[in-house]
Amino acid sequence: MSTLHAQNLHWQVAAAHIVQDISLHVAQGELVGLLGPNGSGKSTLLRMIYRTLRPHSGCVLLDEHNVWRGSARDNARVMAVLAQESSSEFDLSVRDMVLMGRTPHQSPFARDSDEDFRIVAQALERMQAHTLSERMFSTLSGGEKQRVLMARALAQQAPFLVLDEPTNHLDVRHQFELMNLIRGLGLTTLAALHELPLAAHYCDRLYLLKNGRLAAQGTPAEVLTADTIAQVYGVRALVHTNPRTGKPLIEYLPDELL
Ligand SMILES: Nc1ncnc2c1ncn2[C@@H]1O[C@H](COP(=O)(O)OP(=O)(O)OP(=O)(O)O)[C@@H](O)[C@H]1O
Repeated sequence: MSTLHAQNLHWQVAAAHIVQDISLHVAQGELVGLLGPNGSGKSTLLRMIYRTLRPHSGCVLLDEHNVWRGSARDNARVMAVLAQESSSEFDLSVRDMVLMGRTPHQSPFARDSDEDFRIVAQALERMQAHTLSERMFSTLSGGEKQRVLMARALAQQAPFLVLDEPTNHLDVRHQFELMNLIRGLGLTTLAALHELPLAAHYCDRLYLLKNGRLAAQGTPAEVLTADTIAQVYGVRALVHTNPRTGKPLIEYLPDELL
């Protein structure tokens, strides 16, 4: 089981309320998208959920356990994270970078086992990054780095995934491949996304932030309406229904910015 309940999360800096009283849940096996314009609070909210930024109020429950009460190590066994901040400061080979995903499963000072190496190789293969194993992480392109960081999250073998802009830096084909892979994993997943068409096609439900508050929540068809896109993003769009999937198809009208 893996179900997330974030309740009344709030974070502020000085007088600025960056995340205001947000509650959300992700049911077992659901892929839930977190949307919102730049600076709307997506990363701040995710960092409270993945135990990097302590909420000023509210709580985060994963299967009824408060993630802020247990140890970071216990948490890493149940929650894998692809964070937005680049880890380019790590001067590690790609293999060692992905091996870091195994740390929560190893006893202190234990050496990497054959099983760890097998899991790492499999994760790299899944992300089509196995040919990069010997390279230094810092020398990779943006998209290659992103795929390696995703491989590290997969190697962690946690039932709950938190992904902050997983398709960042990826070309359109790799975006679809990654989203297909995430869907296929069947894990409980919360992902911040910028591409509304990807969110419309892949997510079960969406939460849309504006200025640190929830502007809309529901299925893609409920959230991604032309009115809501106009109000939250200031962009005019036509929203059609994909005749094959029944999901929203978004056509932007960039000459009619609001
Ligand atoms: N430590 C901090 N001090 C001051 N302001 C902060 C701090 N952390 C976040 N902010 C501000 O809070 C707002 C929300 O930031 P956040 O990174 O959560 O947005 P986001 O929705 O993830 O944006 P993006 O789509 O650009 O990644 C921004 O205006 C940011 O500058």
